[in-house]
Amino acid sequence: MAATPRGTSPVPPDVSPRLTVLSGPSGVGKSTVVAHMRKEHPEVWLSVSATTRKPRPGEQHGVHYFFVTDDEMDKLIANGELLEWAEFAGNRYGTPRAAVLEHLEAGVPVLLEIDLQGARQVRESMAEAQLVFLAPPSWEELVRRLTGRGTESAEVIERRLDAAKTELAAEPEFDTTLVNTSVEDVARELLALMNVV
Ligand SMILES: Nc1ncnc2c1ncn2[C@@H]1O[C@H](COP(=O)(O)OP(=O)(O)OP(=O)(O)O)[C@@H](O)[C@H]1O
Ligand SMILES: Nc1nc2c(ncn2[C@@H]2O[C@H](COP(=O)(O)O)[C@@H](O)[C@H]2O)c(=O)[nH]1
Repeated sequence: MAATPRGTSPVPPDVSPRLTVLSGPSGVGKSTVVAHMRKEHPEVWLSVSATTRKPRPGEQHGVHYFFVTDDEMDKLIANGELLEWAEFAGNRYGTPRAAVLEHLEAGVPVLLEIDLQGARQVRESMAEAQLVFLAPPSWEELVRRLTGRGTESAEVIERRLDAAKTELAAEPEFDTTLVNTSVEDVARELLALMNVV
């Protein structure tokens, strides 16, 4: 089944929006879609965030995240090194500013995979960014995916699902919504929105 775009970007079709923000509730499938997309299109540059969260098995420093201490995160924030940052379900996450700007200046399509609070901050600071919301096919499916991933405790899942209610209610703030029924379809839609294909 095809991904379902809801709403349209306000960016004129002949202009390539080079900064794209992908948000959506925890467990909806953002990382899965982005990994699928980048397998075929490694020219899309994905920002690597800093986080105070502990690595999951298999996650590598500098690849999936820059895993930092609370003190290091305090310094990144105080020194203005983050384009945006937020506290999400008990940990802090932020986008290193310099690398994003360097890639944009080089004309590279840039993707940020961040939460709602971060997306709102990017909208404030970079009006040209396009904001894409990834929605689950249903609430039940979101719970199934987040639980089925098996990476979080029951308590953390509860916190993330609490946050998901707020995030789902904010969908109208985004330029476009894609419903993640099929990873392949959503990846294709996202590439088209980024003018990569
Ligand atoms: N279209 C899909 N159909 C079925 N399962 C999916 C689909 N997309 C992703 N999943 C599964 O859902 C789970 C959560 O996906 P993923 O980790 O990519 O979510 P996420 O949005 O990046 O989460 P977080 O915000 O917590 O990092 C994974 O087990 C993944 O395999
Ligand atoms: N505001 C930001 N949110 C971010 C950033 N990097 C990731 N995230 C979001 O955090 C949650 C949880 O991620 P997880 O890896 O612990 O499951 C998820 O919504 C991510 O998109 C960031 O730099 N800024």
